[in-house]
Amino acid sequence: MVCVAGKCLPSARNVSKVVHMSSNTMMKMSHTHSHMLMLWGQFLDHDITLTPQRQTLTSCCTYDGVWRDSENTGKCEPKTSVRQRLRSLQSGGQGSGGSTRISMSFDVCMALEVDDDTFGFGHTCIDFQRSLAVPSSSCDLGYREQINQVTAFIDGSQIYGSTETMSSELRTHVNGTLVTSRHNFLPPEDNVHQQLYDECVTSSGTENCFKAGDNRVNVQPGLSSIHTLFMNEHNRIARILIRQLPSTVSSNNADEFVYQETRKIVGALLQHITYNEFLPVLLGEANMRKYNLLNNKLKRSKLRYNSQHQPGIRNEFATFAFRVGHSLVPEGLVPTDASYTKHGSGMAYFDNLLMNPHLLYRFGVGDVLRGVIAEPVKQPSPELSHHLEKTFRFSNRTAGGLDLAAVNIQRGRDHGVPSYTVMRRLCRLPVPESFADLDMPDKVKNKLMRVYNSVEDIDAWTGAVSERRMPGAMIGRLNACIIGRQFRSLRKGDRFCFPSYIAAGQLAEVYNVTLATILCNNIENMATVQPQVFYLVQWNQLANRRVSCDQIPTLNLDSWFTK
Ligand code: HEM
Ligand SMILES: [Ca+2]
Repeated sequence: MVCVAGKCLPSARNVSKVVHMSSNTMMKMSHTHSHMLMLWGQFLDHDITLTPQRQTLTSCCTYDGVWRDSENTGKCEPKTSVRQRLRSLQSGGQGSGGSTRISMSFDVCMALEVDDDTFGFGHTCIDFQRSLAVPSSSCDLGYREQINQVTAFIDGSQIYGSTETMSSELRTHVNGTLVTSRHNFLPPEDNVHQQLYDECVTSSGTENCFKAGDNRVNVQPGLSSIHTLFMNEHNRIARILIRQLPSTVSSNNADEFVYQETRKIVGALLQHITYNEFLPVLLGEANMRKYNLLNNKLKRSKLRYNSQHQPGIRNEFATFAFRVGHSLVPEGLVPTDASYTKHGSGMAYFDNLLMNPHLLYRFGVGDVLRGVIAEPVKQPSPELSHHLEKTFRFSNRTAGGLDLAAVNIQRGRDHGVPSYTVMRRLCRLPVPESFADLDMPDKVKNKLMRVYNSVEDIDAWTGAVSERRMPGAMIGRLNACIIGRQFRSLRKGDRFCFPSYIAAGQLAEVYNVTLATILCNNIENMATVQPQVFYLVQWNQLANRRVSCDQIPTLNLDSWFTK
């Protein structure tokens, strides 16, 4: 990777160490927003983006955390040397880099070199496999392009699957319901899947990792919990609808009819919560207006489908902008009982929770999610939580630990994402010409100056998470531009965006619902809840105090088909 001056860019690992690692083990937490803000972001992300990597290679590092092959790395190769090697290949010479080695190093691995021992494992290599490259639609040569392996629409594909086979496996094929396991947990992950990804580990023989429509369901127990919540909401709705089947539906068709109708409702709920509760907090009122994202209750005409809007996920959205969520991840989860009292064990830190569901078996979905709405989200800042950045490990595939900030930066370089200043220009934002021009606190500017030679070299993810927050928002201007535009296209370009396909009476019911409704409907012992769960109770002791679930608006499914 070459910088504007033609020299090597700083390694992603080095940028991460200087800019994204905290010197302080105590991160600043929000006084106003709950951990749910980050969790919904992750759950939503898994509905709309998944950039696959090749699964044939176990790791670009050996299990001992050293280089698998010295050519097989993400080490910088200044332009001249690449050109020379290509010329040598074209002229039939083998030179110092034979074709196999060139294609290996270009195609599969960009592993990160660790020149220190922060992880304390003595490893010198962090695994990084390049995203799969796909041929262009015209099948001719061009720049490298990646794909999205899930449906980009907010349609609950993380719950139901993005393929026919997966959605069929997740269905009981009786009365429109989804498969569950004991305690109304998600079904167990099957062995074939476990072997393929070799990621999720269980603490005891009686515990399983879980299966859902998206294979990242086991990344952390908060995520598995919200998956379980929505699977249960599907089954709850299906059980109500099966009792009021229209006479035109034969009993042979009952399962399919109820499944599709329920899925339609759950999809509408996901879209409604995203545009009504989540995005206003993330982007702030001004951006909601600017990008035409306001909910415009019942005004269908404002939400008319526009076939000119390309609803696919933009590379820059998945590869850097929406990864702003990584800067919101707190240190861990704090399971909380029905009266919102923390369990004696206090916080369970993420470094022990990733790809291991034991917390869910110990405390259950209710206690995990109550903690998620009662505890704060991390204040947005370029520094990632200690427990994500330091000992972050995903079982064997990443034996050397995983530095999430470095991986985000490296992923941007893998996809050829333009630099921070170029992205600002593309968003028609003022373009900084020097470090002094950056709209960031001095402390952050100094760190950037220490690691980059020029302001034009700053990686997009690094620059975007370092920007000052916009007033009333949780993110800076560049991320607001990419995220705002993406969610506008996702809605305008979605022919099945919910206000356009459900009846007016049904629409009014969906508009009633908040995420608090779903929690109340499905969690045992959920006696009280704050109405706005993306905010903490202390944000507004009066408006957001905990109230009985009876006072939370419900989704009235009575006479659904005649509404
Ligand atoms: C505990 C919390 C989280 C963990 C452990 C986590 C971990 C990861 C990992 C390991 C990747 C793959 C990185 C790569 O190889 O390029 C990833 C990708 C990503 N993450 Fe997160 N993440 C978390 C939360 C979030 C949140 C809160 C958001 C957004 C609000 C988010 C958005 C994304 C996006 C957009 C991608 C790229 C997805 C794709 O296209 O494949 N993540 N995350
Ligand atoms: Ca989807």
